[in-house]
Amino acid sequence: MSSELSPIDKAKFVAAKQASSYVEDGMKVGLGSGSTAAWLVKCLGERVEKEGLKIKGVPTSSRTAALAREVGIEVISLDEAKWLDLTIDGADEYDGNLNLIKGGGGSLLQEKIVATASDQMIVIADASKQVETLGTFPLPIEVIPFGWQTTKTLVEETLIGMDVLGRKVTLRMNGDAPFYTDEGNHILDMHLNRIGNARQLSLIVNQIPGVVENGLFIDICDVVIIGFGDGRVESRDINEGSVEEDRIEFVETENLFADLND
Ligand SMILES: O=C(CO)[C@H](O)[C@H](O)COP(=O)(O)O
Repeated sequence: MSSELSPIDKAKFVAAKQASSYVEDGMKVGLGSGSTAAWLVKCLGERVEKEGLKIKGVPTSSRTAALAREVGIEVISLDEAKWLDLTIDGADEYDGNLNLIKGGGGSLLQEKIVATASDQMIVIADASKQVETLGTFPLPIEVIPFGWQTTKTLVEETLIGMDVLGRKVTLRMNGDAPFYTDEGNHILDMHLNRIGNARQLSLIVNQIPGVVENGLFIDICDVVIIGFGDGRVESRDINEGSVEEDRIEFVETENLFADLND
């Protein structure tokens, strides 16, 4: 395989490649966002081109939509699809119960809606995303711009008394300006370090006026496929309680790697 790829990129690729084999002809597939999900979209594009795979993809961000179209995947809206067979997405953290923190790329709202509207959600990740307890990665929450500073204060007050270690809340920036999501909202990042009760935190935060959604995905993910830099993949299925191991051959897909390095 291409020697320019870092072990972490190889790990992301093999996870994505393995997940792409879950996709069958005729499926409606939710396409996640972020660098790992981008590999997935490329892998699916390769199957569309080489095998004539026929799928309809529902992207979770404008970036993923552009990439999906570029690689030849038919893109439809969630309203057109109504319900999906499968969503495959990356994550910022996953724990032993396959609960997640997502939203590092700012697409958590569409990602959560799409994943929830799917029969199955598969997360693809490298092993660095695995944690014992969620919260090392700052938890993103999407808030509407109107009165966001008041919303931030309410969020900070809500954190008092919650089972968390840190309470710092910051507005996500894009250079000197606030970051805007595809929905025209802002992101507040909650630096909590450890989330003792993720289910409770998710419910409480979502009740604060101004909060649209948070990046905790509780009981949504069914399978996590973990990639390793040496080509190994490990699939953990929450429903079957099973762990399966496999290995992806790099050699056949060197052209794809070249594309992905662009
Ligand atoms: O939730 C996300 C975007 O909102 C991404 O899936 C998450 O940030 C992981 O990204 P990457 O695969 O680049 O590490």
